[in-house]
Amino acid sequence: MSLSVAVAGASGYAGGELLRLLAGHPDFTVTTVTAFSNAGQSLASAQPHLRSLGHLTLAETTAQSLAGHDVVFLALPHGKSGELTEHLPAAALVVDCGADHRLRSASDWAAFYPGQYFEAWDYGVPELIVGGAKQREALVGSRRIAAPGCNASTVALALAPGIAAGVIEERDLVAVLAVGPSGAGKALKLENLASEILGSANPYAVGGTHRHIPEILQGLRGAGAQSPTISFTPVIVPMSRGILATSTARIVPGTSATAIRDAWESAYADEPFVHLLPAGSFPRTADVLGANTALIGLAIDEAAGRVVTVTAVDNLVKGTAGAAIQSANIALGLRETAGLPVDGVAP
Ligand SMILES: NC(=O)C1=CN([C@@H]2O[C@H](COP(=O)(O)OP(=O)(O)OC[C@H]3O[C@@H](n4cnc5c(N)ncnc54)[C@H](OP(=O)(O)O)[C@@H]3O)[C@@H](O)[C@H]2O)C=CC1
Ligand SMILES: CC(=O)N[C@@H](CCC(=O)OP(=O)(O)O)C(=O)O
Repeated sequence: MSLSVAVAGASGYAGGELLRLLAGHPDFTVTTVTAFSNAGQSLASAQPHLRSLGHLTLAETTAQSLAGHDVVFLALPHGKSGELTEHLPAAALVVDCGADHRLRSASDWAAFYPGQYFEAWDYGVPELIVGGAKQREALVGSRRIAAPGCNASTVALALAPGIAAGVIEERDLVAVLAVGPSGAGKALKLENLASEILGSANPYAVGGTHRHIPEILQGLRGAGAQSPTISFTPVIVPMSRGILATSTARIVPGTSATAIRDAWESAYADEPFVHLLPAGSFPRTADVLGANTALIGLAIDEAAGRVVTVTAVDNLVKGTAGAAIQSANIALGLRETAGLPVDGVAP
């Protein structure tokens, strides 16, 4: 059986990565691709690396062009999918890669995003601990899924096991991330010009202003935190894709090193895509490029009284398109790992 799929925002980075993975998926056939300024052009002109789908033409992004498909993936700017999804058929599975349906609190939305608030959908991070179980349970049979922000899911996956097991404190969490500029999309932005980025590391959204903060805290509350706080600082570095997140937390006094490591080991032991590395090993972004994996290294800094986690993710795969497809697989009762690589591309 092959399910028909439409991808909106197919000319962008997230849309392109969805298409690259969907082209190799055994259960999906991409029949419609849509765009905005590139509508009317061939997909080959916007995404020349996608040879097997190059014959498709980019349609305009409308409810009509997206109707009549079993599955619709949306990779549109924030605010654009919320308007559109109200007009999509209830029976179709819709997976939104934008932020429009991620936050359960309208006031969180208003504090960090412009425009209208739309209700939250099932959050597309299957491995996240929620109420002692995993988020994948909520995805079974779902028809509306919000894929995560790439930084948000990386940090939430890194810290949730320690929160759920009660071995780290929920206040005074700190995350500093090295991120590639593809996270900001293909649209031209002065600060992302090669001349601004090459040879430099550029911090942005410093001081509690990044819009992924409420999404991280929402994830950690699901894992059992009451009122967590996090200091979150992203830094753009000269690599086109990838996130390396160093997320640290105070250890609950009296907790043994074994109990700390057990918390992460038991959370992810059976996961196909989220892996705790052996003690003393830490991931590099080069280890996850092109793969749907999140690799976590963990150390205990006894002098500082903190757990230090280092997590590597490809922002366009596990951070977006891979999470979207993995969640769709679960929702539709397909093999969870179908179409999703665990092996990366190196060097
Ligand atoms: N890049 C990443 O790592 C991640 C991205 N996301 C989210 O995925 C979504 C897409 O991001 P990304 O691919 O990076 O962005 P891009 O800028 O690369 O792509 C945006 C896409 O949306 C289309 N578009 C632009 N303006 C409009 C509009 N007014 N109405 C309808 N469509 C429009 C563009 O079409 P055209 O090119 O034809 O103008 C393009 O296909 C965003 O919500 C983003 O936040 C989520 C996690 C990570
Ligand atoms: C380099 C860069 O700008 N990265 C983006 C990541 C965007 C993302 O994950 O997507 P959403 O915008 O859909 O949440 C950022 O930090 O905002």
